[in-house]
Amino acid sequence: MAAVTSITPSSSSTQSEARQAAQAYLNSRLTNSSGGVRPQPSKPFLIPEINISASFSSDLEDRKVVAKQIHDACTNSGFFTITGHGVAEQTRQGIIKSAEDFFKILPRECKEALHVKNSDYFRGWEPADYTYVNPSDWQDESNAAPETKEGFNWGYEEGLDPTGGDGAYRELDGKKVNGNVWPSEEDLPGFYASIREYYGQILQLARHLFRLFALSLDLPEDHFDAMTTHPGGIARLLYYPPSKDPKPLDHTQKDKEIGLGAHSDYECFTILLCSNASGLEILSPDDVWVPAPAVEGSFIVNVADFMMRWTNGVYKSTVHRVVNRTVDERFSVPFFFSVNYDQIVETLPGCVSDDNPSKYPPIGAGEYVLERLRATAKDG
Ligand SMILES: O=C(O)CCC(=O)C(=O)O
Ligand SMILES: [Fe+2]
Repeated sequence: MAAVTSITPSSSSTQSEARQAAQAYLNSRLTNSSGGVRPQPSKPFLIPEINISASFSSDLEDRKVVAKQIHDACTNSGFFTITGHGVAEQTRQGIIKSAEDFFKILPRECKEALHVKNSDYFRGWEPADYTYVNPSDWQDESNAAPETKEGFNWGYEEGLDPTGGDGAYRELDGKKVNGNVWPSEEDLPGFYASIREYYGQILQLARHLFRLFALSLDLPEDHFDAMTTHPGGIARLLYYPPSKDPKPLDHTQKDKEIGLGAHSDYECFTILLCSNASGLEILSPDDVWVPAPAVEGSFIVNVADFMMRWTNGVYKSTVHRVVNRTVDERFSVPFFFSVNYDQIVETLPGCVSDDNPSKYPPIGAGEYVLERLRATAKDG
């Protein structure tokens, strides 16, 4: 099992290297997609559907079969859907209902009291047009399309962890505090209980998936276990209003309304639940925006930047965006799984060779995510 290192902040040059490397990756992926001028992929792009039920088997060989499918998906598009995950439909519908309650019932003044601008850790309520996942979307004012999504963000806390945690949680900056903010029980009855129910199950699913990721990388199955005892796990409720100009997907025009700009996620991997898959688009390896598949009862899983960095680029972080082109409201609940924020991460030795030397210096898991979050706020 890997040793857990206590946090020592990296130099500011490592932090800006992390921010710049991520932006350079995004820019390089978007260069060929701008305007979406290539409507047809040159070869079919399939997003794999992986039934992970065999990964709960007591037989290691069964678990390895699922891990192999994960390896194939992560070295190709970095995007897949999972079924057979064991999370009850009632729990999934429950959190979507809580998102509706938060965005549609909670009075504006209660949301204002939870405004993300008051948080050092980007927790709480984000109005529409407040953050931009792709910093170049707002830096170029002449070309800016406002992001229409509204969000509510929270992170790991021991009360949400079915294991109870190990009492060692550190925030993104290494402080021993709980950065979460919640609406009161009086203002939104049952909200925290619904979050706890969903988050607890997703956290355990994420730990399970991380064991499969370990197997998929030819590591011992428990390789990441000691790094996820008090892990980074930011989650969000997201609301996308109906389009003001509903129309079908058009690859040839630039969208005037963007739900969530083109980006890759920051952490190790994301587990995403959507009320409606329509609207989420993935940039295929040959630079075409492809609609995410709607697979009944599934979660979408995608590799994120920290995992790409950790694997020295072997696992691909997927660029995606959300554009609601319909008259329907859309809700989603992404969960971004990281390791303990006080963990220093270096390139995995199995992903380094003479031909592919390590591209990245070591960095703390929390400071990496904080640096990326800071890049998204217009006034942050
Ligand atoms: O709303 C969605 O479907 C995707 C959300 C997402 O990509 C994100 O929050 O990073
Ligand atoms: Fe995302």
